[in-house]
Amino acid sequence: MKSNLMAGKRGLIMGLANDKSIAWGIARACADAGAELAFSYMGDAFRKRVAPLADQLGVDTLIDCDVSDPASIDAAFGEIEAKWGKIDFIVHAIGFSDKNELRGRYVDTSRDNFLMTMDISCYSFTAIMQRAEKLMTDGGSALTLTYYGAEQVMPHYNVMGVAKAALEASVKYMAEDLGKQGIRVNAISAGPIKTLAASGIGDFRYILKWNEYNSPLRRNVTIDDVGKSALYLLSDLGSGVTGENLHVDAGYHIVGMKAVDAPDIEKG
Ligand SMILES: NC(=O)c1ccc[n+]([C@@H]2O[C@H](COP(=O)([O-])OP(=O)(O)OC[C@H]3O[C@@H](n4cnc5c(N)ncnc54)[C@H](O)[C@@H]3O)[C@@H](O)[C@H]2O)c1
Repeated sequence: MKSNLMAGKRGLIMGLANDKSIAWGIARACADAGAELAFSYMGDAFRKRVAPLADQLGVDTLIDCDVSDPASIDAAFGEIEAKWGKIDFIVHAIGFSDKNELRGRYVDTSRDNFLMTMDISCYSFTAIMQRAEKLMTDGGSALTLTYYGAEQVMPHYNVMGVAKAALEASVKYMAEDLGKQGIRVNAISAGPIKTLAASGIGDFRYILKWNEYNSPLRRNVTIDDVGKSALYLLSDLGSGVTGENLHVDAGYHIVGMKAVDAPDIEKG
């Protein structure tokens, strides 16, 4: 869907791992709407996968950024400042936890993994906005990705659910802090999508089937569904919206119990 909705806008998309990434769906939607993009990725191993994707969209700014390292975030925003001077939007599509703790009981979460999960999956968005705010001199729009496991208990989501709940709260606090500067801060709560990060979650195939059978639209969402809603929040179409958590989940979050017509699902 080509448009000029984002013409003249420049944005950094953080969290691109491969062509399955939610960040890729968002990048394509923004590029189709005329935005100029920069990508950040983590580590050399990902550069090989991200570089051809950048080529596809004519993106020439690729930045290695590990959000658990403040110096790396500083360097990334230093590069953006040197190249563009200012920025109009940011996408934070980053999350991480030890997959051994994305099964079993939440109550057994280790202190080390709790802190790491919180740091990478929640605090990093705040750390990024500390830097981004200085470059959003004409206002801006920031977006992060969350999941319904922040609001309700989901199988195996465990410490990620706790981190996403904190992330959703941080969206509201930053929306208030930055609103006076015309900077909007929102989240998309995406339904389950088969990505690299999702592969760490136990019984993910079961979760996908459950959502497909029981969501009002009777299907799972795609990275393009998320991309289109992201475009609304990142562009001027979302000009009056901040502090919002937009569910892009085929309606699953309104459902109270298993659909009568939903088949039983074999585990595994
Ligand atoms: N896939 C789903 O079902 C789903 C549903 C709702 C929300 N989300 C969220 O969407 C976001 C994107 O995940 P995805 O599903 O596209 O998977 P993905 O694996 O494609 O993306 C996750 C990204 O996080 C990056 N990352 C991890 N640790 C990092 C660090 N220290 N520094 C910088 N980057 C780091 C990875 O390199 C990767 O690019 C995550 O926040 C995830 O929790 C995913």
